[in-house]
Amino acid sequence: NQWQFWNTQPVPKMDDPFPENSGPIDVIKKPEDVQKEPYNLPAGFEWCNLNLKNKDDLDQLYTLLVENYVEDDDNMFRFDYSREFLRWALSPPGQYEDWLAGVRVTKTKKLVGFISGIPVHMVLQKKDNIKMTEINFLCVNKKLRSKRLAPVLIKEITRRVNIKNMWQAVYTAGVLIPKPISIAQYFHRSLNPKKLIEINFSSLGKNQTMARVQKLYKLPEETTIQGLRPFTKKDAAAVTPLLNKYLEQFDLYHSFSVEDVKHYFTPVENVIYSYVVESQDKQITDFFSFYCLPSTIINHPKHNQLRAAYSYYHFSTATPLKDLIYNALILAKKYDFDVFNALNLMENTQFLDELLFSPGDGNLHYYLYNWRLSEQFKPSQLGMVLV
Ligand SMILES: COc1cccc(CC(=N)NC(=O)c2cccnc2OC2CCNCC2)c1
Repeated sequence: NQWQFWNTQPVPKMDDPFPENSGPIDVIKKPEDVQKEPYNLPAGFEWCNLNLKNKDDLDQLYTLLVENYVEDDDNMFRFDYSREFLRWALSPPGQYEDWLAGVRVTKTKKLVGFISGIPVHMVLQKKDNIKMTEINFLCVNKKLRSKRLAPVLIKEITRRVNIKNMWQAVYTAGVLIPKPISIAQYFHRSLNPKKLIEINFSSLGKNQTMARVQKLYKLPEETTIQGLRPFTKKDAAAVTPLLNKYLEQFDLYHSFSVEDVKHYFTPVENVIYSYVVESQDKQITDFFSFYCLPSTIINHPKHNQLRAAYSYYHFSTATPLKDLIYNALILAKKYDFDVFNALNLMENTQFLDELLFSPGDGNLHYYLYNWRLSEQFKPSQLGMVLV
């Protein structure tokens, strides 16, 4: 049956009851209990560690993902993470070189499988501080599906994480597997409605004209918040405590170090865009960011790429959140994005309706590995955004 593999893993069964207290599912182990040698691959395949400072490795990872990674439910779009984006997302402070695990064809050295982990300091239910891994980019070449490579990739990255004395993981997926800790809904805000309608990402309402829709979603040329400016590394010392303070209200979040903030939020064109609001007396009062994740438009005669911005982290102490995100929309439009996506986590429901976001046709499921929570989280209890 379909969850054969997941039934062997330390994750809750779909119908398990919630315990009084949250805690690990597996028996407590030590790094020395973990097998030293990598898991066996089918004949003809071999493990490799990708080094994204190496241009060939980066090109191979880019190509594997752009051809084989996640598509929407109607197979009209496929994520197209850029090389620069992958380098940014997979080289945070404290990264381990064997946490970028690739599978190559022994004969040709072609990369046909990949899974990544990055270290995160998570805070759960305002009480459990856990150093764990954030798993992402699990991908197997389309021609090799049902060779059961994904379970081996998952077991191998688990082994490599356990050897570092870490025993939990956080990950997301569009698909339902045992067992989501929360299910977020995604929303999108049109920036270029004409293109979105041409590529069938959106559709014209029955009594709507194109002119009417373009007027509805029109945005000012310039931002509207006094003191708004791009984030720079020099702001990291001031932003870090304010961001962590904002995130403390949620039951699942990544506690950022100053070095994390420098890495994750220093603007990189076509990767990450971050802004602060600075008061007259030079105090930082607010912050927002969005990341750039285009999608290939599969088999379209006129357009081949959808330029999408995704809401990332923010905090507000003086400017209403909806005004911050309104300015994010203005900037995303100015940088020629076609759509601005957001999830209904954190306090995002405060702005989704007013800023004209429409619900998407799918959900993003959040998961924890080897940690049984005492409750199911509403999306508004989630304070973590994955790329
Ligand atoms: C528009 O192009 C797409 C290409 C592939 C898949 C999807 C649907 C989808 N699965 N969307 C999301 O997962 C999503 C929707 C809104 C915000 N963040 C999201 O996912 C992020 C976070 C998880 N990793 C992928 C990117 C859309």
